[in-house]
Amino acid sequence: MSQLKPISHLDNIPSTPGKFKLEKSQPYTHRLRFHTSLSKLTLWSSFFLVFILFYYVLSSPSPSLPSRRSLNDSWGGPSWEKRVTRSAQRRSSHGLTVLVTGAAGFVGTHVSIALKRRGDGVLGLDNFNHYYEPRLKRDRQKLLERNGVFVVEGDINDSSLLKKLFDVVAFSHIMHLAAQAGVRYAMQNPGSYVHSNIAGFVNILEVCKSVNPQPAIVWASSSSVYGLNSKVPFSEKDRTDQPASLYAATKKAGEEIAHTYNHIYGLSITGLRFFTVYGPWGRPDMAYFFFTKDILKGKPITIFEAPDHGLRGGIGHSEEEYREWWEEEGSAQLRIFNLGNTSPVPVSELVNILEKLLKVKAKRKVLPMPRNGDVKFTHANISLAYKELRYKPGTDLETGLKKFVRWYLSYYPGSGKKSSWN
Ligand SMILES: O=C(O)[C@H]1O[C@H](OP(=O)(O)OP(=O)(O)OC[C@H]2O[C@@H](n3ccc(=O)[nH]c3=O)[C@H](O)[C@@H]2O)[C@H](O)[C@@H](O)[C@H]1O
Repeated sequence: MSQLKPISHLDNIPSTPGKFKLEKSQPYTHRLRFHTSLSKLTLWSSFFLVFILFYYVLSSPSPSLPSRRSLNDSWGGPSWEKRVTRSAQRRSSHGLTVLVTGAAGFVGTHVSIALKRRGDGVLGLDNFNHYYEPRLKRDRQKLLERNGVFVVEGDINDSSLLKKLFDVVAFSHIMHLAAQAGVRYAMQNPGSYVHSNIAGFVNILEVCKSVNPQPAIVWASSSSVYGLNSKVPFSEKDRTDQPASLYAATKKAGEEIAHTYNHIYGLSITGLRFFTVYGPWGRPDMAYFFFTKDILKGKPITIFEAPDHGLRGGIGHSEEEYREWWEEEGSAQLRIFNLGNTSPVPVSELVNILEKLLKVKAKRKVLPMPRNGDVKFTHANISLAYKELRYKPGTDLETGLKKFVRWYLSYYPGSGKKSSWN
């Protein structure tokens, strides 16, 4: 709007000399010259401003149009398409062709590698955001590349990129894992949850509904949808209408959105309610990760005490455990599964195991649980996933943490040097 001000200001200057007092003196000539050049200036300024406005209108991002900013150099071109095609090439005709969103994330990396190793064609997509240390994502990307998985750097909200990917590859499945994770971060940046977990998901579904053939979608919901429920273990049949955090609310919204797209467009959508995933290459914002870091540094760790001293149980994601999660089934299904371990573990037990593995005594600080979005306990009923997918977690917490600690000490060399029992 500030660009308009000079125009109206110039417009207020009289456009005919008749409105000036005529004087035959020098000053008049000067004024006339001045006025003539002012008119020219007005004209050229107007052209210039119209041009600026025109450019501004064309280049400004609009929710309904692909943003120009998203058409960057990081994707497109023959060699990029070749990499995409090669990565998405499946080894046998029985294999799937999968687009994994959030591929440079913790779960996305493991899923991509597991699928690639069993012969599926896999292409990754990730925006490499800075929610936590980007180096970890870049190193996962290198790991993926060594396993033949190319990760396209781009946004799930960029429909032109998604359409381009579907032009190049006829994906049979989308494993949609890109999301804004974390419960507490919503207090700092609520918009990122809406942007990624709601708008981004809708964008994916919009593209999937219009491509032919439509891919089946498997996506990460969350155990957090059980919110303030107190009946345990949590079953898929339980209510999910009292989320305790914005994060949980956006995942719950995703489930309702999935219902709509299945209902209207016949998309086949399977949601997985993950219960605390942990392991090598894990996420630094999770308790087992930052407890390990702080215990090794000799820093006190804060343990929030819940009424039953509960901690969410974890699932160990070995390659075999991923195997039958999401085999191709009949089309247009709408399903939701709990995936987790059936035995909840108290936080104190988790810390005991970490102390043993790290050979360092933790400095524990026990505080009452604040109302920050975390839920007091979580406990999965996985009978439905077992019945339909033969899902059976095979890694106990100690074995899983051992794998994590081994990875942590090798990834952060030097972090364990000071380790010793006090
Ligand atoms: O517990 C959770 O909340 C999460 O657990 C699982 O994720 P993790 O692997 O643990 O999380 P993380 O390492 O952060 O990977 C997400 C990746 O997406 C990328 N990402 C993110 C947002 C976006 O708009 N685009 C994008 O590419 C981002 O750059 C990052 O690399 C589920 O998949 C997820 O849906 C959510 O439920």
